[in-house]
Amino acid sequence: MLLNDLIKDLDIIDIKGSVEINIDDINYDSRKLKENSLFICIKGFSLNGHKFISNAIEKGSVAFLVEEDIYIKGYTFIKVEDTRKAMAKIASNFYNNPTKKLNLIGVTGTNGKTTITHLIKEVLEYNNQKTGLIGTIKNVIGNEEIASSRTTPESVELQGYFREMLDKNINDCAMEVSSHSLELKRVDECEFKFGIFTNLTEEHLDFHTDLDEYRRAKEKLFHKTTRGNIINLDDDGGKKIYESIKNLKTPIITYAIEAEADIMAKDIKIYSSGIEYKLITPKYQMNIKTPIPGRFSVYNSLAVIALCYLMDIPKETIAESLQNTNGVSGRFESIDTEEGFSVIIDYAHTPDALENVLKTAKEFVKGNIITVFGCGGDRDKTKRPLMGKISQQYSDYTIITSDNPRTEIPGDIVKDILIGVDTNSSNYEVILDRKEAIHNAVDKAEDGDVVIIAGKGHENYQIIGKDKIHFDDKEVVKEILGKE
Ligand SMILES: CC(=O)N[C@H]1[C@@H](OP(=O)(O)OP(=O)(O)OC[C@H]2O[C@@H](n3ccc(=O)[nH]c3=O)[C@H](O)[C@@H]2O)O[C@H](CO)[C@@H](O)[C@@H]1O[C@H](C)C(=O)N[C@@H](C)C(=O)N[C@H](CCC(=O)O)C(=O)O
Ligand SMILES: Nc1ncnc2c1ncn2[C@@H]1O[C@H](COP(=O)(O)OP(=O)(O)OP(=O)(O)O)[C@@H](O)[C@H]1O
Ligand SMILES: N[C@H](CCC[C@H](N)C(=O)O)C(=O)O
Ligand SMILES: [Mg+2]
Repeated sequence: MLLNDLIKDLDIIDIKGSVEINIDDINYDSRKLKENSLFICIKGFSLNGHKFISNAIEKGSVAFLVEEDIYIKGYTFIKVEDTRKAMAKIASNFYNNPTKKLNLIGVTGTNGKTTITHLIKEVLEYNNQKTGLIGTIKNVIGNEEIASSRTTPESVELQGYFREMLDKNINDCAMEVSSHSLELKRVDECEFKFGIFTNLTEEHLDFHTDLDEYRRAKEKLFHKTTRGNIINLDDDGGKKIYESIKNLKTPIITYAIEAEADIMAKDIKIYSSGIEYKLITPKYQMNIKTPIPGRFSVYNSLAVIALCYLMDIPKETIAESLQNTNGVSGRFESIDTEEGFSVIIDYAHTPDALENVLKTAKEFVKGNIITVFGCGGDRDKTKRPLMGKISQQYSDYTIITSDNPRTEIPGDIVKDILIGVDTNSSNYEVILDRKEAIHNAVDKAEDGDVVIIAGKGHENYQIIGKDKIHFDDKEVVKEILGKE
């Protein structure tokens, strides 16, 4: 593509060199650049991308998008105020603005995004609509599965995935939209048709200064949508977002269990094997059953139903698909133990998620709840004591262990968790080695007990220091039970 076309509609401060040159690829990481490429220089949180220009030249870059005054003869330099913002525009131009044509459904909120996007994909495909998926576990384009390293990719990867979807006749896409991605302009040029809000609770307060700012980041999604916004009215953050968007032209559909909303669940029954409720919508009522347990499952299914309602998906299709789902990997996933106790792997890594999961287990446990959990390093520290308190409050026994310590010392993370724990009680212990912790929990379990292993869900790695080693909670449990 001609560089001149690529930079169309950008706010440019200065151009040095020719823009009548061909650009075959674009990237923001010098390590991934190809011949004839444009290198987008980003001033990051730890490194300055402008420092890698000579590496980029070695790789074959011919043009540079910069924020600093740099010029090297024989190359083209385009200066803008904000390269991250410009990158989103360039990425969309490079792939011929795919989201103009795609039915892009964005899901945001602290918890439930992965679950909801997977369920949306299932329902739409049940309705014979090929659907792409972007999110924490994986990105899916037809038969192709691309591993995710983040919940929401950078704009360059994102726009490339959308283009590939359209080229494969995939016209719908369910996508997780993290607050980081909204704040760091990864989704700036995405034309979302629908936006779904799940809930807002304590998380990522290392990145966002406070809960209000965290909410405002998420709120941006609902100002970008063109066909509909779907809001959880039982959630305080949801109520505030509703107030801020109620005068926009985009239709809003609300859902709730307690508040008055368009889409509601009544007569809710929660079992160890799933949930059942009576669905009430402005046009129809029907019974909904789904094999994912927990009150939070009612909310997740209501969000999916509200979207399908707006998209005019037949109600029978919605009900059948939700009833036949296999659930989502590492989300309240029960491991078949053939013992008298059960083991559940769950991705709860926030106080709210942990509380929900433990409350759900409490509703059906016959014996004790034994919980294994830790907190991620280099992430929000404020959630640590809260999770310690919640685990002790709802479990009969807690084993505090390591999650992904990253560059922090595991024992220091545990110290933060212990601030919320009554350390005079004997209903907890600390075992830093996660495998040993899981082993002890399973050994302790007796008939009727439930072992909850929280925090890592689908993850098949542990990040210790800068190393990513193989580690899979599910595999460890199966090994202990002699199933592998
Ligand atoms: C806080 C955050 O989001 N950081 C992102 C940010 O990193 P950064 O600004 O610190 O980048 P940097 O390391 O300083 O490097 C600056 C620039 O130099 C470039 N570089 C660097 C080295 C080199 O040799 N050559 C080179 O060109 C880098 O590619 C980058 O463009 O920009 C990078 C490149 O665009 C991202 O990869 C990186 O995400 C990191 C991996 C991350 O962990 N992000 C997490 C916190 C995140 O985004 N999480 C959300 C929410 C999770 C959820 O709740 O679901 C998510 O969407 O996943
Ligand atoms: N609607 C919900 N409300 C509260 N907790 C939930 C809800 N849905 C799921 N959870 C809990 O949160 C955990 C994470 O769920 P899920 O992966 O769907 O969320 P997410 O928003 O994608 O998280 P992430 O931001 O890490 O990508 C689940 O394992 C479960 O414990
Ligand atoms: N999307 C979340 C995932 C956290 C998962 C948990 N296992 C951890 O590593 O803290 C994050 O990047 O903060
Ligand atoms: Mg997710």
